[in-house]
Amino acid sequence: MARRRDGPLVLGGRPMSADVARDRVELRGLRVRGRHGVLAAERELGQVFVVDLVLELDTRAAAASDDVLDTVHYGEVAEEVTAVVAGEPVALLERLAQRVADVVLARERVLAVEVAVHKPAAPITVAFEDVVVRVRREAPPRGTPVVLALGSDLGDRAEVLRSAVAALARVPGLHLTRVSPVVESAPVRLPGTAAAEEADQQPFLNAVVVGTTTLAPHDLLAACLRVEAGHGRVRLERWGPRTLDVDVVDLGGTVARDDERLLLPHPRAHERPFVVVPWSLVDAGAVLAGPGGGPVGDLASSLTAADPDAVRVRADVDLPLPDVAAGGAA
Ligand SMILES: Nc1ncnc2c1ncn2[C@@H]1O[C@H](COP(=O)(O)OP(=O)(O)OP(=O)(O)O)[C@@H](O)[C@H]1O
Ligand SMILES: Nc1nc2c(c(=O)[nH]1)N=C(CO)CN2
Repeated sequence: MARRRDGPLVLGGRPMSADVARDRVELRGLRVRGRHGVLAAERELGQVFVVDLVLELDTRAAAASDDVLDTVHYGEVAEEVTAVVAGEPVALLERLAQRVADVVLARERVLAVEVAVHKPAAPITVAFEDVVVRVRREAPPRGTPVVLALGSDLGDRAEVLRSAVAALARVPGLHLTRVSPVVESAPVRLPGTAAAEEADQQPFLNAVVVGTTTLAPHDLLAACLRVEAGHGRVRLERWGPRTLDVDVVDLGGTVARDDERLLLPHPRAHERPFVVVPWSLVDAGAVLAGPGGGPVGDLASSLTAADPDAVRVRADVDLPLPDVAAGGAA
Protein backbone atom coordinates (compact mmCIF):
# COMPACT_ATOMS: atom_id res chain seq x y z
CA MET A 1 0.00 0.00 0.00
CA ALA A 2 2.70 2.42 0.92
CA ARG A 3 4.81 1.86 -2.20
CA ARG A 4 5.43 5.04 -4.03
CA ARG A 5 7.98 6.72 -6.19
CA ASP A 6 9.80 9.88 -5.29
CA GLY A 7 8.16 13.14 -6.26
CA PRO A 8 5.64 15.54 -4.81
CA LEU A 9 3.79 14.22 -1.73
CA VAL A 10 1.18 11.97 -3.23
CA LEU A 11 -2.08 11.31 -1.46
CA GLY A 12 -4.45 8.89 -3.09
CA GLY A 13 -2.43 8.36 -6.24
CA ARG A 14 -2.40 12.02 -7.09
CA PRO A 15 -0.53 15.02 -5.74
CA MET A 16 -2.20 16.92 -2.89
CA SER A 17 -4.88 19.23 -4.23
CA ALA A 18 -2.95 22.43 -3.63
CA ASP A 19 -0.30 21.25 -6.01
CA VAL A 20 -1.91 19.54 -8.98
CA ALA A 21 -0.91 20.28 -12.54
CA ARG A 22 -3.59 19.38 -15.04
CA ASP A 23 -1.46 18.64 -18.08
CA ARG A 24 -2.96 17.01 -21.15
CA VAL A 25 -1.94 13.93 -23.06
CA GLU A 26 -3.88 13.75 -26.33
CA LEU A 27 -4.43 10.73 -28.54
CA ARG A 28 -6.36 11.47 -31.71
CA GLY A 29 -7.80 9.52 -34.62
CA LEU A 30 -7.84 6.02 -33.12
CA ARG A 31 -9.63 4.07 -35.88
CA VAL A 32 -11.38 0.87 -34.80
CA ARG A 33 -14.01 -1.34 -36.44
CA GLY A 34 -16.99 -1.92 -34.18
CA ARG A 35 -20.60 -3.08 -34.37
CA HIS A 36 -22.32 -0.36 -32.37
CA GLY A 37 -25.60 1.15 -33.49
CA VAL A 38 -29.34 1.08 -33.22
CA LEU A 39 -29.91 -0.67 -36.56
CA ALA A 40 -29.58 -4.43 -37.01
CA ALA A 41 -27.49 -3.83 -40.15
CA GLU A 42 -24.92 -1.93 -38.08
CA ARG A 43 -24.63 -4.87 -35.70
CA GLU A 44 -24.16 -7.24 -38.60
CA LEU A 45 -21.78 -5.36 -40.86
CA GLY A 46 -19.91 -3.12 -38.45
CA GLN A 47 -18.20 0.13 -39.41
CA VAL A 48 -15.26 2.32 -38.50
CA PHE A 49 -15.38 4.41 -35.33
CA VAL A 50 -12.80 7.09 -34.62
CA VAL A 51 -11.88 8.01 -31.05
CA ASP A 52 -10.07 11.09 -29.77
CA LEU A 53 -8.87 11.20 -26.17
CA VAL A 54 -7.63 14.00 -23.98
CA LEU A 55 -6.21 12.67 -20.69
CA GLU A 56 -5.64 15.14 -17.86
CA LEU A 57 -2.84 14.22 -15.51
CA ASP A 58 0.09 15.73 -13.69
CA THR A 59 3.13 15.00 -15.85
CA ARG A 60 5.76 16.61 -13.62
CA ALA A 61 6.96 13.39 -11.98
CA ALA A 62 7.53 11.87 -15.43
CA ALA A 63 9.25 15.01 -16.64
CA ALA A 64 11.66 14.77 -13.71
CA SER A 65 12.31 11.01 -13.91
CA ASP A 66 11.98 10.47 -17.68
CA ASP A 67 10.37 7.15 -16.75
CA VAL A 68 7.17 5.93 -18.41
CA LEU A 69 6.08 4.36 -15.09
CA ASP A 70 5.56 7.90 -13.80
CA THR A 71 2.95 8.76 -16.41
CA VAL A 72 0.22 7.04 -18.41
CA HIS A 73 1.51 4.92 -21.28
CA TYR A 74 -0.53 6.14 -24.27
CA GLY A 75 0.21 2.95 -26.21
CA GLU A 76 -1.42 0.87 -23.49
CA VAL A 77 -4.39 3.24 -23.33
CA ALA A 78 -4.78 2.99 -27.12
CA GLU A 79 -4.89 -0.81 -26.89
CA GLU A 80 -7.42 -0.81 -24.05
CA VAL A 81 -9.70 1.66 -25.83
CA THR A 82 -9.42 -0.32 -29.07
CA ALA A 83 -10.55 -3.44 -27.20
CA VAL A 84 -13.61 -1.59 -25.89
CA VAL A 85 -14.62 -0.24 -29.31
CA ALA A 86 -14.01 -3.57 -31.03
CA GLY A 87 -15.81 -5.40 -28.22
CA GLU A 88 -19.37 -5.88 -27.02
CA PRO A 89 -21.74 -3.83 -29.21
CA VAL A 90 -23.94 -1.10 -27.71
CA ALA A 91 -26.70 0.89 -29.34
CA LEU A 92 -25.59 4.42 -28.59
CA LEU A 93 -22.41 6.42 -29.02
CA GLU A 94 -23.15 7.93 -25.61
CA ARG A 95 -22.79 4.54 -23.96
CA LEU A 96 -19.66 3.73 -25.96
CA ALA A 97 -18.08 7.05 -24.96
CA GLN A 98 -18.83 6.30 -21.29
CA ARG A 99 -17.24 2.85 -21.58
CA VAL A 100 -14.15 4.36 -23.12
CA ALA A 101 -14.01 6.99 -20.35
CA ASP A 102 -14.32 4.25 -17.71
CA VAL A 103 -11.30 2.29 -18.95
CA VAL A 104 -9.18 5.43 -19.15
CA LEU A 105 -10.22 6.60 -15.67
CA ALA A 106 -9.33 3.19 -14.25
CA ARG A 107 -5.72 4.37 -14.56
CA GLU A 108 -4.61 5.81 -11.22
CA ARG A 109 -2.90 8.88 -12.61
CA VAL A 110 -5.71 10.11 -14.83
CA LEU A 111 -7.57 13.01 -13.20
CA ALA A 112 -10.11 13.49 -16.00
CA VAL A 113 -10.66 12.44 -19.59
CA GLU A 114 -12.38 13.89 -22.60
CA VAL A 115 -13.62 11.29 -25.08
CA ALA A 116 -14.90 12.02 -28.57
CA VAL A 117 -16.40 9.10 -30.49
CA HIS A 118 -16.89 9.75 -34.21
CA LYS A 119 -19.03 7.65 -36.49
CA PRO A 120 -18.25 9.02 -39.94
CA ALA A 121 -20.19 6.31 -41.78
CA ALA A 122 -23.32 6.53 -39.62
CA PRO A 123 -26.57 5.50 -41.41
CA ILE A 124 -27.91 9.01 -42.02
CA THR A 125 -30.14 9.60 -45.04
CA VAL A 126 -28.71 13.00 -45.95
CA ALA A 127 -25.17 14.11 -46.77
CA PHE A 128 -23.05 14.78 -43.68
CA GLU A 129 -19.44 15.02 -42.74
CA ASP A 130 -19.24 13.41 -39.31
CA VAL A 131 -21.24 12.66 -36.21
CA VAL A 132 -19.52 12.83 -32.86
CA VAL A 133 -20.41 12.39 -29.20
CA ARG A 134 -18.03 14.14 -26.86
CA VAL A 135 -18.02 13.57 -23.07
CA ARG A 136 -15.77 14.74 -20.27
CA ARG A 137 -15.52 12.70 -17.06
CA GLU A 138 -13.64 13.34 -13.81
CA ALA A 139 -12.02 10.53 -11.84
CA PRO A 140 -13.80 9.88 -8.53
CA PRO A 141 -11.87 10.78 -5.36
CA ARG A 142 -9.40 7.96 -4.93
CA GLY A 143 -8.33 8.43 -1.38
CA THR A 144 -5.08 7.93 0.43
CA PRO A 145 -3.71 4.46 1.12
CA VAL A 146 -4.14 3.64 4.78
CA VAL A 147 -2.91 0.85 7.05
CA LEU A 148 -4.56 0.24 10.42
CA ALA A 149 -3.38 -2.15 13.13
CA LEU A 150 -5.89 -3.84 15.41
CA GLY A 151 -5.21 -5.59 18.70
CA SER A 152 -7.27 -7.18 21.44
CA ASP A 153 -6.36 -9.02 24.64
CA LEU A 154 -9.56 -8.76 26.63
CA GLY A 155 -12.83 -10.63 26.22
CA ASP A 156 -13.67 -12.66 23.13
CA ARG A 157 -10.69 -11.35 21.17
CA ALA A 158 -11.55 -12.90 17.80
CA GLU A 159 -15.12 -11.65 18.01
CA VAL A 160 -13.89 -8.18 18.98
CA LEU A 161 -11.58 -8.09 15.95
CA ARG A 162 -14.38 -9.26 13.65
CA SER A 163 -16.76 -6.66 14.98
CA ALA A 164 -14.07 -3.95 14.79
CA VAL A 165 -13.33 -4.72 11.13
CA ALA A 166 -17.06 -4.57 10.40
CA ALA A 167 -17.33 -1.22 12.22
CA LEU A 168 -14.32 0.20 10.36
CA ALA A 169 -15.76 -0.99 7.06
CA ARG A 170 -18.85 1.10 7.79
CA VAL A 171 -16.93 4.34 8.45
CA PRO A 172 -17.88 6.79 5.68
CA GLY A 173 -14.77 7.84 3.77
CA LEU A 174 -12.83 4.72 4.74
CA HIS A 175 -12.68 1.95 2.19
CA LEU A 176 -11.09 -1.31 3.36
CA THR A 177 -9.65 -3.53 0.67
CA ARG A 178 -7.87 -6.34 2.54
CA VAL A 179 -7.58 -7.90 5.98
CA SER A 180 -4.46 -9.74 7.14
CA PRO A 181 -4.34 -13.10 8.82
CA VAL A 182 -4.68 -12.94 12.60
CA VAL A 183 -1.53 -13.35 14.67
CA GLU A 184 -1.19 -14.15 18.35
CA SER A 185 1.56 -12.79 20.57
CA ALA A 186 2.45 -12.35 24.22
CA PRO A 187 1.55 -8.88 25.46
CA VAL A 188 4.45 -6.48 25.25
CA ARG A 189 4.33 -4.56 28.53
CA LEU A 190 5.87 -1.20 29.33
CA PRO A 191 9.30 -1.60 30.92
CA GLY A 192 8.93 -1.32 34.70
CA THR A 193 5.33 -2.59 34.79
CA ALA A 194 4.23 -6.04 35.91
CA ALA A 195 4.90 -8.81 33.41
CA ALA A 196 1.94 -9.96 31.36
CA GLU A 197 1.38 -13.11 33.46
CA GLU A 198 1.40 -11.13 36.71
CA ALA A 199 -0.97 -8.60 35.17
CA ASP A 200 -3.17 -11.57 34.24
CA GLN A 201 -3.11 -10.60 30.54
CA GLN A 202 -4.07 -13.21 27.99
CA PRO A 203 -2.16 -13.20 24.67
CA PHE A 204 -3.02 -10.56 22.10
CA LEU A 205 -4.72 -11.23 18.82
CA ASN A 206 -3.58 -8.71 16.23
CA ALA A 207 -4.37 -8.02 12.59
CA VAL A 208 -3.81 -5.33 9.99
CA VAL A 209 -6.35 -3.88 7.58
CA VAL A 210 -5.43 -1.91 4.47
CA GLY A 211 -7.51 0.33 2.26
CA THR A 212 -7.94 3.92 1.19
CA THR A 213 -9.47 6.93 2.83
CA THR A 214 -10.72 10.35 1.82
CA LEU A 215 -10.89 11.39 5.49
CA ALA A 216 -8.59 14.09 6.83
CA PRO A 217 -5.93 12.51 9.09
CA HIS A 218 -7.50 13.61 12.38
CA ASP A 219 -10.95 12.55 11.25
CA LEU A 220 -9.52 9.12 10.50
CA LEU A 221 -7.96 8.95 13.98
CA ALA A 222 -11.24 10.10 15.53
CA ALA A 223 -13.06 7.32 13.66
CA CYS A 224 -10.55 4.75 14.98
CA LEU A 225 -10.95 6.04 18.54
CA ARG A 226 -14.74 5.87 18.17
CA VAL A 227 -14.52 2.24 17.05
CA GLU A 228 -12.26 1.50 20.04
CA ALA A 229 -14.72 3.20 22.41
CA GLY A 230 -17.61 1.33 20.81
CA HIS A 231 -15.88 -1.89 21.82
CA GLY A 232 -15.59 -0.98 25.44
CA ARG A 233 -12.05 0.36 25.30
CA VAL A 234 -11.06 2.12 28.52
CA ARG A 235 -7.63 3.64 29.10
CA LEU A 236 -6.54 2.61 32.59
CA GLU A 237 -2.89 1.93 32.00
CA ARG A 238 -0.55 2.53 29.09
CA TRP A 239 0.00 -0.73 27.19
CA GLY A 240 -2.38 -2.38 29.65
CA PRO A 241 -5.07 -4.90 28.70
CA ARG A 242 -7.63 -3.59 26.22
CA THR A 243 -10.66 -4.96 24.43
CA LEU A 244 -9.59 -3.13 21.30
CA ASP A 245 -6.73 -1.00 20.07
CA VAL A 246 -6.86 0.57 16.61
CA ASP A 247 -3.69 2.37 15.53
CA VAL A 248 -3.06 4.30 12.33
CA VAL A 249 0.13 2.64 11.13
CA ASP A 250 0.53 4.44 7.82
CA LEU A 251 -1.33 7.11 5.89
CA GLY A 252 -0.06 7.54 2.37
CA GLY A 253 3.54 7.30 3.51
CA THR A 254 3.23 10.64 5.29
CA VAL A 255 5.86 11.30 7.95
CA ALA A 256 4.46 13.62 10.63
CA ARG A 257 6.16 13.93 13.99
CA ASP A 258 4.94 17.35 15.22
CA ASP A 259 1.53 16.51 16.59
CA GLU A 260 1.49 14.00 19.48
CA ARG A 261 -2.19 13.33 18.85
CA LEU A 262 -1.31 11.73 15.51
CA LEU A 263 2.22 10.59 14.79
CA LEU A 264 2.74 9.10 11.33
CA PRO A 265 3.71 6.44 10.63
CA HIS A 266 2.91 4.96 14.05
CA PRO A 267 6.22 5.52 15.88
CA ARG A 268 6.49 1.98 17.21
CA ALA A 269 5.21 0.09 14.17
CA HIS A 270 8.70 -0.80 12.92
CA GLU A 271 9.63 -2.62 16.13
CA ARG A 272 6.36 -4.55 16.52
CA PRO A 273 6.26 -8.05 15.04
CA PHE A 274 2.51 -8.06 15.73
CA VAL A 275 2.19 -5.17 13.24
CA VAL A 276 4.79 -5.82 10.54
CA VAL A 277 4.22 -9.58 10.28
CA PRO A 278 0.48 -9.34 9.50
CA TRP A 279 1.11 -6.25 7.34
CA SER A 280 3.72 -8.11 5.28
CA LEU A 281 1.29 -11.01 4.91
CA VAL A 282 -1.43 -8.78 3.50
CA ASP A 283 0.87 -6.60 1.34
CA ALA A 284 4.22 -8.22 0.65
CA GLY A 285 5.58 -5.17 -1.20
CA ALA A 286 4.62 -2.55 1.39
CA VAL A 287 7.19 -0.07 2.63
CA LEU A 288 7.04 1.59 6.03
CA ALA A 289 8.08 5.24 5.81
CA GLY A 290 9.96 7.22 8.44
CA PRO A 291 12.64 6.44 11.01
CA GLY A 292 13.24 2.70 11.39
CA GLY A 293 11.12 2.05 8.32
CA GLY A 294 11.86 0.05 5.20
CA PRO A 295 10.33 -2.84 3.26
CA VAL A 296 7.83 -4.39 5.62
CA GLY A 297 8.82 -7.91 4.61
CA ASP A 298 12.40 -7.19 5.65
CA LEU A 299 11.28 -5.74 8.98
CA ALA A 300 9.12 -8.80 9.59
CA SER A 301 12.00 -11.15 8.73
CA SER A 302 14.50 -9.46 11.00
CA LEU A 303 12.09 -9.20 13.94
CA THR A 304 11.09 -12.84 13.66
CA ALA A 305 14.73 -13.90 13.18
CA ALA A 306 15.55 -12.11 16.44
CA ASP A 307 12.60 -13.75 18.22
CA PRO A 308 11.11 -16.70 16.32
CA ASP A 309 8.29 -17.03 18.91
CA ALA A 310 7.31 -13.36 18.72
CA VAL A 311 4.10 -14.02 16.80
CA ARG A 312 2.17 -17.07 15.73
CA VAL A 313 -0.20 -16.98 12.76
CA ARG A 314 -3.65 -18.12 13.89
CA ALA A 315 -4.94 -19.56 10.61
CA ASP A 316 -7.89 -20.95 12.57
CA VAL A 317 -9.21 -17.45 13.36
CA ASP A 318 -11.30 -16.19 10.48
CA LEU A 319 -11.36 -12.42 10.01
CA PRO A 320 -13.47 -11.68 6.94
CA LEU A 321 -13.65 -8.41 5.05
CA PRO A 322 -17.33 -7.48 5.19
CA ASP A 323 -19.05 -6.72 1.91
CA VAL A 324 -20.33 -3.27 2.78
CA ALA A 325 -22.00 -2.72 -0.60
CA ALA A 326 -24.01 -5.89 -0.08
CA GLY A 327 -24.99 -4.78 3.40
CA GLY A 328 -22.74 -7.39 4.98
CA ALA A 329 -21.39 -4.98 7.56
CA ALA A 330 -24.68 -3.37 8.42
N1 LIG B 1 -0.53 6.80 14.60
C1 LIG B 1 -1.32 6.81 15.67
N2 LIG B 1 -2.35 5.94 15.78
C2 LIG B 1 -3.16 5.93 16.87
N3 LIG B 1 -3.04 6.80 17.90
C3 LIG B 1 -2.03 7.69 17.84
C4 LIG B 1 -1.14 7.73 16.72
N4 LIG B 1 -0.24 8.73 16.94
C5 LIG B 1 -0.56 9.28 18.10
N5 LIG B 1 -1.63 8.66 18.66
C6 LIG B 1 -2.22 9.07 19.93
O1 LIG B 1 -1.92 8.11 20.91
C7 LIG B 1 -2.93 8.18 21.88
C8 LIG B 1 -2.90 6.97 22.77
O2 LIG B 1 -3.17 5.83 21.98
P1 LIG B 1 -3.38 4.42 22.67
O3 LIG B 1 -4.14 4.56 23.94
O4 LIG B 1 -3.97 3.53 21.61
O5 LIG B 1 -1.89 4.01 23.01
P2 LIG B 1 -1.42 2.58 23.37
O6 LIG B 1 -2.18 1.61 22.53
O7 LIG B 1 -1.46 2.36 24.86
O8 LIG B 1 0.09 2.60 22.92
P3 LIG B 1 0.68 2.56 21.46
O9 LIG B 1 0.39 3.91 20.84
O10 LIG B 1 2.11 2.31 21.70
O11 LIG B 1 0.00 1.44 20.71
C9 LIG B 1 -4.19 8.32 21.07
O12 LIG B 1 -5.22 8.97 21.78
C10 LIG B 1 -3.74 9.15 19.88
O13 LIG B 1 -4.09 10.53 19.99
N1 LIG C 1 1.48 -8.47 21.77
C1 LIG C 1 1.04 -7.21 21.84
N2 LIG C 1 1.52 -6.41 22.80
C2 LIG C 1 1.12 -5.13 22.87
C3 LIG C 1 0.17 -4.62 21.97
C4 LIG C 1 -0.33 -5.50 20.98
O1 LIG C 1 -1.20 -5.09 20.13
N3 LIG C 1 0.11 -6.78 20.93
N4 LIG C 1 -0.22 -3.33 22.02
C5 LIG C 1 0.31 -2.52 22.90
C6 LIG C 1 -0.06 -1.09 22.91
O2 LIG C 1 -0.80 -0.76 21.86
C7 LIG C 1 1.26 -2.96 23.91
N5 LIG C 1 1.62 -4.30 23.80
